[in-house]
Amino acid sequence: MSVIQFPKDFVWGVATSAYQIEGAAFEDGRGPSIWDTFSHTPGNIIDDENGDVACDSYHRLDEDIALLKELGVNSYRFSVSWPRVIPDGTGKVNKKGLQYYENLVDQLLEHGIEPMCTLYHWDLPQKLEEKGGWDNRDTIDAFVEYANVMFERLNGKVKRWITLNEPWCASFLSHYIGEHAPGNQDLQLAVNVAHHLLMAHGKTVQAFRELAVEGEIGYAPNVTWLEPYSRKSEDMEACRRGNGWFIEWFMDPVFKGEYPAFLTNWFADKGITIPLKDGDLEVISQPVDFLGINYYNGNLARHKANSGLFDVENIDAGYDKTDFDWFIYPDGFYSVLLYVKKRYGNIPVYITENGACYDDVVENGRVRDEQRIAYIKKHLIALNRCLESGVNIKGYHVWSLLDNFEWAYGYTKRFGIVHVDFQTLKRIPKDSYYWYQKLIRNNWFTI
Ligand SMILES: CCOCCOc1ccc(-c2cn(C[C@@H]3NC[C@@H](O)[C@H]3O)nn2)cc1
Repeated sequence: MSVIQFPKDFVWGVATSAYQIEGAAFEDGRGPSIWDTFSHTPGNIIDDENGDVACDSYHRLDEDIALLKELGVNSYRFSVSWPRVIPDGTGKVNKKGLQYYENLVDQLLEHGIEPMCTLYHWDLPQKLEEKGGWDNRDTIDAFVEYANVMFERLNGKVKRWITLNEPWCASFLSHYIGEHAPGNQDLQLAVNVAHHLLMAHGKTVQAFRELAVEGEIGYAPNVTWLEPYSRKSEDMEACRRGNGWFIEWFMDPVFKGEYPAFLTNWFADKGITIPLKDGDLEVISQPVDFLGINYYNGNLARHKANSGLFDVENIDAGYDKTDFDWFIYPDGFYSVLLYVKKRYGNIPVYITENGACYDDVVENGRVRDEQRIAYIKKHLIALNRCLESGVNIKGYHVWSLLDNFEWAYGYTKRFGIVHVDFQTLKRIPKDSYYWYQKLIRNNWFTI
């Protein structure tokens, strides 16, 4: 038997996001977001569902705070719905919306739970989308205006801020692949959006420093890890491009002040350019206090001409899969964290999302989600290997506290450690909740 132990000040948390759990989509002055529009457009969501009600967390704050308290986490990562705070995206502030988030933060602090506040978890106000959305450079300043409203209201209460969640999803998955809102399929548009998101990140960090907001600020890219099928240069270069789409594309501008040439050249060959203006990279590369990392899966991959955007194809390595049809690849978690440390230095890292989707069943009031426990254990073992290799990981957040609206998959994909019955909205902590509770209490687990 081995004991997997964690540093005494290691941060244990769970994560959610506004559109996925709040509901109350048309209440108390909230304006529409691109996800309200996208989810109400037939054909976009696999079960034709939407976030109108979701987990109804907007009305169940006490209940969900009690779940967090019972769980024993010392960090709760949530996101703010921009259109709940500024319904039109800019201008008039919705007092009830702002008050909801201050109540949430106050209750967390009362229970000794550190709020980790994500400012952008994809719910762009629809009014801004109608003016060009993230393709319009004006949206950058609209985001900074919104961020300043949140900084001023919650300064001193929220000490960990995240500008953007998964900019890859908010740009390429949303504007090139088209699976997420607003559902475009235009590579140049996606590159423009990615650049403007990074600009919004940089300008918001500048605003954070100018306002002398207490605490730390970072952002949370999602990463994957493609392991080359062979040591052939074509396979290794194909994997580097595939990994770079998530890693270097969103981290080189922030930590190196430049886009990765091996990818800008690849895009240039396809006639794709970056809408770069003088001074942009200086803005984007504002020093951050931490890096959030969202990791779920990896693959074995190799070069394949004319395959996808980067001539790379995934191979079925025979690994087990979650019910999201993703390979379970904890070695990829280790590899990507070591790679990030090697390329960008040992910046403080929070794992801001890691978790598994399984089609859970409630039997006699209990959810025996052993596979989710096994997934989390495997990834915490990999995380522990990273700590032993000197990677500066400060904490870990399970995605997610609650089963919730999983974007294009609606309510068909369950990532929660708490089961939600979407008819009754009843919450049932799963076995993984109790396993995580014990880990947090002990700060170790055995294998
Ligand atoms: C290369 C082409 O690939 C096509 C599909 O590409 C992806 C990639 C990534 C995802 C994805 C989904 N999640 C979970 C969410 N993270 C944030 C939170 O809101 C969770 O709901 N993380 N990543 C989906 C699809």
